[in-house]
Amino acid sequence: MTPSARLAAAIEVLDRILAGAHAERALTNWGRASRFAGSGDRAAVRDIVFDALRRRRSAAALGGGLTGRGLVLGLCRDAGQEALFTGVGHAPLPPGPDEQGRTPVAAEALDVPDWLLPKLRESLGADTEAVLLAMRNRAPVFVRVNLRKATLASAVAALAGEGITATPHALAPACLELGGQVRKLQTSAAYLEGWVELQDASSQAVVEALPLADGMRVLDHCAGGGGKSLAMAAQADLQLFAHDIAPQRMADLPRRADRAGVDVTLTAAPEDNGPYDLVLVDAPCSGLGSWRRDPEGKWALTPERLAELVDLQARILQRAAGMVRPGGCLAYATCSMLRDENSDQVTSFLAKSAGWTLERSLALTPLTGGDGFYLATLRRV
Ligand SMILES: C[S@@+](CC[C@H](N)C(=O)[O-])C[C@H]1O[C@@H](n2cnc3c(N)ncnc32)[C@H](O)[C@@H]1O
Repeated sequence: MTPSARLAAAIEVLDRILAGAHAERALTNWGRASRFAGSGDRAAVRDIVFDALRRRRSAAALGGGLTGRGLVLGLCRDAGQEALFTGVGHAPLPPGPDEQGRTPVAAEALDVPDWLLPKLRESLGADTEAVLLAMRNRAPVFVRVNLRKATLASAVAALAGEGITATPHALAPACLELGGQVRKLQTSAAYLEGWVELQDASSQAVVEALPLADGMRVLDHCAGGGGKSLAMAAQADLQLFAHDIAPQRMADLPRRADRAGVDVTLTAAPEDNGPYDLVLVDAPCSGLGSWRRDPEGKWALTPERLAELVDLQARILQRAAGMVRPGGCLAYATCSMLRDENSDQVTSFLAKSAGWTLERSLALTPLTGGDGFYLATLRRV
């Protein structure tokens, strides 16, 4: 496909997304119906679609409307590539007089909903603009080297053999930032042998900051796919339990643990195996810190949904606190950068619960490379 034909395909996919389809589903359906598209075309169309979703407000303003065509035209205008709209072959038609667009302003230029900008300013202060501008771009791809099976150097060499470049990243000691043939990662020997796991750099930094030691009894209370369970298991010899309210989310965890060479016990009744030395609550949240990778979340969040999440996080924290032994640790993490879900949540927990102290907190933003993340470790005294 020509670069212009890829734009036309992205327009088609975006129109379906704007009509209510899920981005991944719309891309899969387009791929199935477009046998002529090679893997490079599919990847390129996907990139355009996700760029447009990340920059939905600014691209719509620049491109003259919130349609697939408006979004792609806005992106191209921003990049000085409007000339690709030639109308020749499969290319989109040249812009008409009613498609001149305008310069985006305020929250629109930062690609966030209006209601969210004051909350972000409250939470991020002077970094607000820089963080939001960073979130308009693609996230880097990171892996965690499983130091039980490989060294940083052996993982870098194995990935290089597949055409994937890997550079150590400052956020965590086993973190590599990937470049080159990144799409080959999941079929690479290093991945299949459990030498590396896909994991965001800030996620890795959060697990690194946990006070883990050999022999500890640990619960990953909101385990999901188990990314943090595996990272914790790589750090120390633990008796490790994983729980999630939606157990199907943990379906792959036994296989992933096996590949990584670690033990994790899944549990539907976490209280039965307690009390624990450490309980990690990687809470359901707005996901704001990972909106570079999940830009649809940015436009789906509402004040009502945020309030529901804050309420749910408070309830999960209370339950998890009951499973920590005296002297043990409750670790609360979110991939959010909003005070409501982070420091305010912890302050409100401490105000309601006697016998806890805040030991440490950590707040990361995309300005250090990884996702936005928050961690607080609380000690039961
Ligand atoms: C942020 S995700 C976890 C991501 C995971 N820890 C990882 O590193 O890949 C939050 C998880 O919390 C789970 N969850 C939601 N409500 C819960 C509850 N009341 N108790 C336990 N888990 C819950 C969700 O199903 C979801 O998998």
